[in-house]
Amino acid sequence: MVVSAFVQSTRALMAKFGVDAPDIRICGLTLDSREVTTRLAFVAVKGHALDGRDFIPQAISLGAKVILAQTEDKSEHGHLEMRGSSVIISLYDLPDMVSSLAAAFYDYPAQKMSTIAVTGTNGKTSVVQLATQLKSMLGTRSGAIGTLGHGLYEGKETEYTPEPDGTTTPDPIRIQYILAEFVQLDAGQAAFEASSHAIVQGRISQVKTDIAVFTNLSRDHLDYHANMDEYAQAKRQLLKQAGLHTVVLNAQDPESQNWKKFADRKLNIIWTGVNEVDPQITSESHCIATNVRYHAEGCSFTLQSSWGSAEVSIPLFGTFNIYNTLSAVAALLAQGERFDEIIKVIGNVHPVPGRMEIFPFNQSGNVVVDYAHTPDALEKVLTSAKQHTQGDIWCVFGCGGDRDKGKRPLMGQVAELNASHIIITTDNSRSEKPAAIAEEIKQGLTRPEKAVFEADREKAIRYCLSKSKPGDLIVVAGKGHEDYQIIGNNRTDYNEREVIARLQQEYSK
Ligand SMILES: CC(=O)N[C@H]1[C@@H](OP(=O)(O)OP(=O)(O)OC[C@H]2O[C@@H](n3ccc(=O)[nH]c3=O)[C@H](O)[C@@H]2O)O[C@H](CO)[C@@H](O)[C@@H]1O[C@H](C)C(=O)N[C@@H](C)C(=O)N[C@H](CCC(=O)O)C(=O)O
Repeated sequence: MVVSAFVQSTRALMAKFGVDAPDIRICGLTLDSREVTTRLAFVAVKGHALDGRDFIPQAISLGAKVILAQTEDKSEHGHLEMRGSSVIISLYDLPDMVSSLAAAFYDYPAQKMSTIAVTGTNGKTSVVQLATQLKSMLGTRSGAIGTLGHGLYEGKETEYTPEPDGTTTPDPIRIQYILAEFVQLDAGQAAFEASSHAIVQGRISQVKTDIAVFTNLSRDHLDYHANMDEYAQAKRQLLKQAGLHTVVLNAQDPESQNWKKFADRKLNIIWTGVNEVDPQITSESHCIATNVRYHAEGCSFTLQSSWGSAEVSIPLFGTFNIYNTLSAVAALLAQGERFDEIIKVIGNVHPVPGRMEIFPFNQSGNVVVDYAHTPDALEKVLTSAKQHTQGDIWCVFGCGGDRDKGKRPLMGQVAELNASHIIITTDNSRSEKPAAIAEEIKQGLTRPEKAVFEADREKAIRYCLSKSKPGDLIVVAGKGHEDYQIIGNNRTDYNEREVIARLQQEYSK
């Protein structure tokens, strides 16, 4: 995205925080000394693994004129130190201030648009993309921020080409910068994924949020959060976002009741659900799908809501995509978009790249690419695939090295229960041996001898293409839209969607 530069005086910026600073013009802030240029101020904070203050000399050598440095001593707040021609400004509680600093630097961009924050273990990316697609089809230029990166939708004809950010929710400075870019490009809405890491680390604490969406909760990230309760609580902190007026909750996830319990009474709640919903929710604000049918082109259902009812068809696979669509629709209805206008465009939504994305093959089973890398997500993908075919399900997946080992046998168990054929492969094995990870996955299988191990992902897919028959579905899970594979310390290029598109060409000859 090309936008005009942001410039501010450190004096004006620091004055907003009660600090008297010299008048130096800066064009941005960065938390990473390696990104420093003469025009950026370096924000030096202590992190989980490293202390940013140790990189102040590097920042100065790269030309930083201004360094904002964390101090644990309250009396040092606002203290100025000159090092050569660079000034170091000590700030107490700087880690908690970063989001406010960035919001102030970029002139509070979230306050200039409608904002939707989406949290939950699964579905965040799809809800963000669907809310963005729908809003742009309704005529408002809209931005999306999340696992795919960030970018603008400008209508259904425009190809969405996000710029990668590395994390699901960008750091507290970068997210304000991206929002400011969206404002400069006349976006009227920003939808962003709020990961539990981001919420507890305060990356979005000063991003004004109108609507929060909670999709669901299942086991994930227990290498970071001590237990499921802490993980759930982290997500629920989204209820404290400034500006929040509506929360969209999945009536069929038990954790939603905790959200309701902890939600401010003034908040509007919109319930989503599919088929057998508790009749109670239809007496409250709701957006549900009934009479669901699955077919080769997607799903059809009756969209029943407090704003109206209509028959709709969406070109998306799986019940979870119906939930995702309902969440996106509910968020737009909460903004005041008209039900009948949404119904006119809903059939034009398209799958998120790498999320239950179908690649047809004539001589073998079709391939379904999905990002699923948790037991719950894998189960959802496999059960959804089964709904759309009478043939065999082939499941290609692996588990990450140096991460939550507890999920490995659980993923194996889920695959065995829901697929006819299991092929275990590599999924960012990092410092571990792929074969050793495969053995741990097999511990969840009752018949481990039936699972095939093929460390090379492309060869694993080729194996399924050679053995499957038309009508089968080959579910390739774990990578989705990602374009890399981490083995040992090497991050190599690997784009599964491109590999499969190439195999489609090869197999069509
Ligand atoms: C463990 C974790 O969450 N770390 C996040 C945290 O970093 P940190 O402050 O602890 O970093 P650190 O490595 O200790 O370094 C301390 C400071 O020194 C700075 N530094 C470091 C090295 C250097 O050469 N120069 C330098 O200035 C760093 O920029 C940092 O400011 O704060 C940073 C700024 O917000 C995040 O970018 C960073 O995310 C790292 C990259 C990460 O991989 N996080 C993952 C676990 C994550 O956030 N995942 C979630 C969920 C994904 C999902 O749902 O699947 C996400 O939102 O992506």
